[in-house]
Amino acid sequence: MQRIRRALIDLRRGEPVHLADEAGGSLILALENLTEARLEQALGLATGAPSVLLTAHRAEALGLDGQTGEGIAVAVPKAGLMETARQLARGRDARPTGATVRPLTEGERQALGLARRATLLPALLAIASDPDHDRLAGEIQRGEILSIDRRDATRFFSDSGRHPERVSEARVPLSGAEQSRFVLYREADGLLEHVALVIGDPRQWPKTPALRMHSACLTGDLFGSLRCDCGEQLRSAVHAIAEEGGGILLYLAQEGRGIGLANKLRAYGLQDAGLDTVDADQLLGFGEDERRYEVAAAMLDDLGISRVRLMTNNPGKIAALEAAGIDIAGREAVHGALNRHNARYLTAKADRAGHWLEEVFADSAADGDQR
Ligand SMILES: Nc1nc2c(ncn2[C@@H]2O[C@H](COP(=O)(O)OP(=O)(O)OP(=O)(O)O)[C@@H](O)[C@H]2O)c(=O)[nH]1
Ligand SMILES: [Zn+2]
Repeated sequence: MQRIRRALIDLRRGEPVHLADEAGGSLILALENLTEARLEQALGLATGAPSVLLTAHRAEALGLDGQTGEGIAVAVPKAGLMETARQLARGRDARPTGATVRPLTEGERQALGLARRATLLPALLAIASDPDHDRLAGEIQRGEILSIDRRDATRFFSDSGRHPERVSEARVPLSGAEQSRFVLYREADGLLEHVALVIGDPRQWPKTPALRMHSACLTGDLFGSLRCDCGEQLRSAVHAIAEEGGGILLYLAQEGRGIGLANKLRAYGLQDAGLDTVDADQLLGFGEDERRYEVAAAMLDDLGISRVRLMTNNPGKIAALEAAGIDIAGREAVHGALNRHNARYLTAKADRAGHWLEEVFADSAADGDQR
């Protein structure tokens, strides 16, 4: 676990990590922050063939489907490596013509999983290594470069590391919901923290309390971004819950539908260039929604809540929370207003992800706005 945590940080810092797997082993580097100097250093340590690892989502977006499984490894020549790798990782129309494309090994699949947990762009450079000949072995022995085993990663991805533990709590009166408590949870692997906002006195709650499960959106929640409806949903949910005598809001650390703020901003750039929110995420290498809700269900369990009325327009949240063992007694809409900056985003949520947003568009039409 400790080694994997360090691997996440090394990758985030742009440093190489050695991955030992069935194919022998390779030196792995994140492509989003790769520099020429770092690349040269890596090529001096591991001397085998380089390849770029991409997720199936990105492979499909580049038109490489059919052979992808959970992702692909594209063999890249050493000449012009930096530019080719960058194109494969970030380019809009990167076409590895003539390049050998093969499915990922299990270890490479885990490596891409680590990049996602580190909320990096899920695109890695892998340089095959021969531990008996390369300089790499010495660096690993000296502790300069971390070596991880595929099995370490498998253990890390098992759910036990994500179990949330209650850390601290306090009374925090909110405007419109004066009787509120913040309860902070930390996942067992120490990486993420989530908040349960307990509104009102649980002894006086409605029999089946309302739950808003809200994913972090720094731009919307804190700054009132007009690109999405998050800020309004957050505040209106707190008010509505307080009005009816109390309930729960879970504030979950899954910014950008789980892809992280850096990637969300990259996705915004692609949306400004014409893609919708789903296609933008896919081009970056992500699925249409990367969030999971087992941790939220475990927080509810800790709070003694097993049955709720869920405040959402997202059918996926209902299904996921039910699958995680929470009884959903009903669904309540929670809307933000349509504006010219979020119309395309909300339209894509409705049309592509099946969110129930008819009322938002109807209200806006009644007000005479343009969709
Ligand atoms: N990847 C990506 N994430 C976005 C974009 N716009 C907003 N988000 C994120 O989407 C999430 C929205 O969270 P929620 O409001 O809880 O969820 P929802 O799926 O909209 O469902 P409900 O609001 O419950 O109906 C937040 O994590 C935002 O940061 C975008 O264009 N791309
Ligand atoms: Zn938002």
